[in-house]
Amino acid sequence: GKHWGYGKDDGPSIWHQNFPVAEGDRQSPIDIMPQQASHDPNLGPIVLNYDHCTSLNICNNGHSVVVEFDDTDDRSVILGGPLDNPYRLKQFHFHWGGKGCHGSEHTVEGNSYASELHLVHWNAVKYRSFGEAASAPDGLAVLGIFLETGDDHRWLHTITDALYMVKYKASVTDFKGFNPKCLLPSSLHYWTYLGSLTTPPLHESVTWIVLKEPIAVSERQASFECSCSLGRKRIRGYAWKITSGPPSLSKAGKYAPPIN
Ligand SMILES: CC[C@H](CNC(=O)c1ccc(S(N)(=O)=O)cc1)c1ccc2[nH]ccc2c1
Ligand SMILES: [Zn+2]
Repeated sequence: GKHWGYGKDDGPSIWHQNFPVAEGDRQSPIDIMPQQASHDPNLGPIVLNYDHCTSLNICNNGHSVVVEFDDTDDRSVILGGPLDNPYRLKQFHFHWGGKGCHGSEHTVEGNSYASELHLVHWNAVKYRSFGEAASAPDGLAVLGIFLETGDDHRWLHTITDALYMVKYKASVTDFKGFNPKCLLPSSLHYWTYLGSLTTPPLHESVTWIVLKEPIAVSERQASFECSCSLGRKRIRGYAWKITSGPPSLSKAGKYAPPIN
C-alpha cells in the first residue's frame, strides 16, 4: 500500500493526500469530554470471552508491535455494549509516545496517557474476512485501554520481553499462550462512539469502546516502550473534533467484571 508514517513528510498532517477519508466525519482519535457524553440506558455491559483465545505471534509492522490471534472461529470474541453481535479478536497493539511518553491516541479532557492498548475485533457474522470488515461501517470493534505509569504491571513484562525479539521492522516471533484478559482494568465501564482506524487507510469502520479505567505500567515498562516506540502520533487537526453525537457513556449499572 501507500507509504505513511509519523514524520514531517509522511505524518498525520499529510495523510489526507493519500487517504482523503482523513477529512471524513467519523475520524478517530478524538478528545473525550465526559460531561458531553450522554448516558445511554440501552447500553449493556461489554462481555469479553477470551478464555480460549489463541495468540499466535508478535510482529513489528513498522508502525506498531502487534500480537496476532487465530481468528478462524469464534473462540475469542467481544459482545454486548453497543454491538449487535459478537466480534472476533484479531490482534492487539499499543500506541506508545515519543520521549514525552504521552503516547495515547484518545485523550480525556485534553489529557493524554503514557500509552493506549487497542484490541481489534471484526464482525465475522456479516463479513467473510478482516480486510472486508475493515472497510464496512459496522465491520470492526476496537477496545481501547489507557496505560498510565505506576506500579510494575505483572503481565506486561511478557510483552516487553518479547518486544526485544521484534525490535526491528518486519520481524515476527512466536507468541503463544498469551491471554489479553490479564491486561484489563477492574472496571469495564466505557465510552463508545462510531469512529475510524487511527492509522491509514483510516477506514470509518470502527465502533470504539474506550474503557474509563486505565491500567498501570511501570516507568521502566513505559520507558522501554517509549524508547522503541515507532514514532509518536502527533495530534491531527481533526483529532480534537468531537463527533456529531457525543460518546455515550456505558451503562452506569454496577456489575462484576468477568472472572479472570
Ligand atoms: C484495512 C487496514 C488493515 C491494516 N490496518 C489495521 O488492521 C488497523 C487495525 C487497527 C487500527 S486502530 N489503531 O485504529 O486500532 C489501525 C489499523 C489492512 C488489512 C489487510 C490488508 N491487506 C492489504 C492491506 C491491508 C490493510
Ligand atoms: Zn491502534
